[in-house]
Amino acid sequence: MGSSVKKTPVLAVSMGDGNGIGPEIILKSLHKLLGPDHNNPGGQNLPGFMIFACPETLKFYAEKLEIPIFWKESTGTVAPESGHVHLISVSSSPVEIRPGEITALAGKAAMTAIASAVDCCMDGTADALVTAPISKEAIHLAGYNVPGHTEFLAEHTGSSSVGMMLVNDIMRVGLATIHIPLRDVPSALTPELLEEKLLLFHRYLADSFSIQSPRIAVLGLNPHAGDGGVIGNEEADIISPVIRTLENKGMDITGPWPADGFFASKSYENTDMVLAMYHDQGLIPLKMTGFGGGVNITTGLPIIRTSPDHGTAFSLAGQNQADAGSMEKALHLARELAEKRTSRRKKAL
Ligand SMILES: NC(=O)c1ccc[n+]([C@@H]2O[C@H](COP(=O)([O-])OP(=O)(O)OC[C@H]3O[C@@H](n4cnc5c(N)ncnc54)[C@H](O)[C@@H]3O)[C@@H](O)[C@H]2O)c1
Ligand SMILES: N[C@H](C(=O)O)[C@H](O)COP(=O)(O)O
Repeated sequence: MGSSVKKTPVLAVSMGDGNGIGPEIILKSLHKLLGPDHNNPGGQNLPGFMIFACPETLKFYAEKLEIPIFWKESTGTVAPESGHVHLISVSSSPVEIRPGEITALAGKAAMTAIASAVDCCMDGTADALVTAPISKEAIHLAGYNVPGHTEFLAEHTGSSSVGMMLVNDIMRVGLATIHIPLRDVPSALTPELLEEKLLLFHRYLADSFSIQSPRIAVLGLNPHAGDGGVIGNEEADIISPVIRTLENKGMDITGPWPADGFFASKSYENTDMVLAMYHDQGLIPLKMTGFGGGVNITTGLPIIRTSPDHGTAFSLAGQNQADAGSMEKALHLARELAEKRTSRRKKAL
């Protein structure tokens, strides 16, 4: 190995909405990872962490949780070493902290944190982005016209085709449509969109999860997958033709499956990913089978991005009731994906 000591990845963590549980789950998960005295256990080969947050907000929740300060304030230009935590301030003046409230100021601070963290990943200082939850309402109050991270990250990184995939110990679910009103789903489901998403997820499963020939099960849109056209035609007109086209190209893709029976019969156990036609069709079963232990991944970006499988949980904010398990998994998976990408790049040289 010569002098090349293995560098552990650096994770950029955005604080999320400061009035929600984001800061709490960041503090709890890093406190656990670093150990009780935060005495850099570099020997444990931890990543370096960069937290993009309002310093006052992080201190406020640390005091409430009785977690001693384990970070060092930094400008964000230097990558932290293994087991070290840098805090990069995203506010020029203290932001009012109002746990449980939806405010434009918190929305603005949350988005500033994400943008700075992404920039750090894009310039190579950090190896992956892990986002704590934001409030879609708060970011709208702050003037951001996007429904969530996924769409903001696509815009901010200039990515034309991105996908949302949530994973837990039981299944992986990809979404054909993401944050759109239910009434708009049928018209959004075009053959072009389905093919684009299937190819994107197929490539991601192969590259990032090392599944060389991923088995993908595609759900129908209508009850009983349309029941031969009696309850809708999207299956026959749009979904089936795309499945056949991709099958003919050698991909292992099946469906369209009636969604209720597919999940009830645990057919996901025989697949590597399920493609759901809309958000709740796929995310209700995923969250029911492992809420608090799942991870949300954005595919199709030039950077790695993970996040917990839950939102801001405003009613729990500031009460030391938030479970940090999903955040821990999101940090862990981000690290794993970053290491895989590094080794893929080395092999390609
Ligand atoms: N990645 C993200 O930024 C993200 C993800 C999901 C939802 N959201 C946003 O969060 C806001 C609230 O969404 P919601 O109410 O639909 O979902 P939510 O996940 O915030 O809450 C759903 C339920 O789960 C509980 N819960 C959530 N996380 C928990 C945790 N870590 N520990 C213990 N209990 C927890 C909540 O108290 C609530 O009862 C919305 O604005 C939504 O868009 C953001
Ligand atoms: N759809 C996600 C979920 O239900 O967990 C959530 O809204 C987060 O989306 P972004 O990653 O785009 O913020």
